[in-house]
Amino acid sequence: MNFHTRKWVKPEDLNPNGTLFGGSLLRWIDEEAAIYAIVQLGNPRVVTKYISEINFVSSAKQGDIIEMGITATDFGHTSLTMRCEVRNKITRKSILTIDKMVFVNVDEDGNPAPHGKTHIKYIEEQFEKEDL
Ligand SMILES: CCCCCCCCCCCCCCCC(=O)SCCNC(=O)CCNC(=O)[C@H](O)C(C)(C)COP(=O)(O)OP(=O)(O)OC[C@H]1O[C@@H](n2cnc3c(N)ncnc32)[C@H](O)[C@@H]1OP(=O)(O)O
Repeated sequence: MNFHTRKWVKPEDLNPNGTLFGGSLLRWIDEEAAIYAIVQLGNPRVVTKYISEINFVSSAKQGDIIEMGITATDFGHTSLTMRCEVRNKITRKSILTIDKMVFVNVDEDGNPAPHGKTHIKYIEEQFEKEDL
């Protein structure tokens, strides 16, 4: 799993206990997963369909740097299933895991549309040779 996006836990992200608010973390993950799905499926129209059990493994506190990792685990006909982990950038301690996040590729009317993709596209494949 590649860990791309990093976030710095700021005062506005904290819950009354002084640790990272779960809702903020879930918003970041949903956005991260949506961007991953858009890039993998090559379509800006994707929607969150299903999120499995969320395990808040440990808390993060103000000043921590966290990083989010997403990887595709299954390419369906119209869907993409991903696994997610968030960890502390410095200590590598796990903060959250989600086994299954399903996004669906949709058309202009919001109906499921086949995406035709079967495997993970890595950065090098996303650019033409002359762009590199
Ligand atoms: C270069 C680009 C620049 C772009 C620049 C913009 C960047 C800026 C980022 C913005 C990114 C926005 C990302 C928004 C992310 C949200 O916030 S979306 C909002 C929340 N989600 C929604 O509102 C979706 C509401 N649900 C629906 O509209 C309908 O359920 C859906 C998604 C159209 C699916 O309809 P459906 O009748 O369930 O369809 P159905 O054919 O039965 O199933 C479709 C697929 O889902 C699977 N599925 C269905 N139910 C389940 C389930 N319970 N569990 C698992 N899988 C399931 C099916 O197996 C099927 O998969 P495939 O076998 O085809 O692979």
